[in-house]
Amino acid sequence: MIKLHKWKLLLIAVATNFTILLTLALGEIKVWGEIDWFDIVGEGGVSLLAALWLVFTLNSRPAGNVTNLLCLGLGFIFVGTFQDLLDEVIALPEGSFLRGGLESTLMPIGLLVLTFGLYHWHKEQLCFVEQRRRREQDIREYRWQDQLTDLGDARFLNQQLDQLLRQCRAARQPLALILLDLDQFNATNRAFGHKEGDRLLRELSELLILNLRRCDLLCRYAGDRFAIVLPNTPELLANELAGQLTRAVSSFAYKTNSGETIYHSASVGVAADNPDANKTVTEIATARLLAAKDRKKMESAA
Ligand SMILES: Nc1nc2c(ncn2[C@@H]2O[C@H](COP(=O)(O)OP(=O)(O)OP(=O)(O)O)[C@@H](O)[C@H]2O)c(=O)[nH]1
Repeated sequence: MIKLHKWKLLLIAVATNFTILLTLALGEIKVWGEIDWFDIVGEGGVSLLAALWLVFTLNSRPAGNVTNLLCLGLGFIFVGTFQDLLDEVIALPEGSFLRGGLESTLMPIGLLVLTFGLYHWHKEQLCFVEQRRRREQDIREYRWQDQLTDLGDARFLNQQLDQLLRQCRAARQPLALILLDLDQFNATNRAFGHKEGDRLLRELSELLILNLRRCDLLCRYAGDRFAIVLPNTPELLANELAGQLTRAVSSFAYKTNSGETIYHSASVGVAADNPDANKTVTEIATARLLAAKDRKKMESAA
């Protein structure tokens, strides 16, 4: 990682060398007895820590604006504290700018740039957290996908239904749910095999999508049962849409691999959300679907 930042390191090395040469040119090396070793340890330690922070930062970060700011801030701090350290071994003439002046200029600039860099680093972290949250949500939703039809499964339906119910209620809009179940699908499975049944379910899911509006949500609720959530839709319109769907299903001519054509009818249960009812929209739609199935069975038995 540090290779990515060789130009920044080179710049800091040049600035450090320049400071050494300038200090040597303007001052004189102190004799052994003039050196305050206590100051050397203190100021050398600060300079060493600034250099370590710089290396750790560059070693763990990609190139970019935030890295540049952090590196610039730490670079100023390092050169400032290093010059202060040089002060301890090279005696500078009275009134020279290098005598404390460089350090007291570079330190605040370095801290300011570093603070700015840390602020942007914090913003960058928030952005990463948000991206991770979205990715995890996508994965979760992917796990709630029906592998046969690629539609959302029952868990996805329940989660989306909760969310849409909240939104529609807050906006005082109606919401309706259609449950659509194939009739005698078991017989198709038995007559033509599970693979044909699978392909029929896949093709039917595509047919249903083609007959829905962009705002509607189609999920595979269970085996041969589909659920359609219709936001901002009153019950009357939902009944009309359910009629269109059942007509589309019953006129769909499915061709088996052996060349036969199969037709299927479907039963539906439609319900509109009613916050005052003691049953959920799913429970009401299920009860109506089962009633429709019973009616059909009685009619065919008669
Ligand atoms: N091919 C296939 N069949 C499935 C799948 N999931 C469920 N089934 C079958 O769907 C059938 C559903 O049976 P039932 O609930 O009795 O439905 P039905 O035969 O349509 O009967 P009614 O709904 O009462 O008309 C069962 O035979 C299940 O084995 C699947 O992923 N693929």
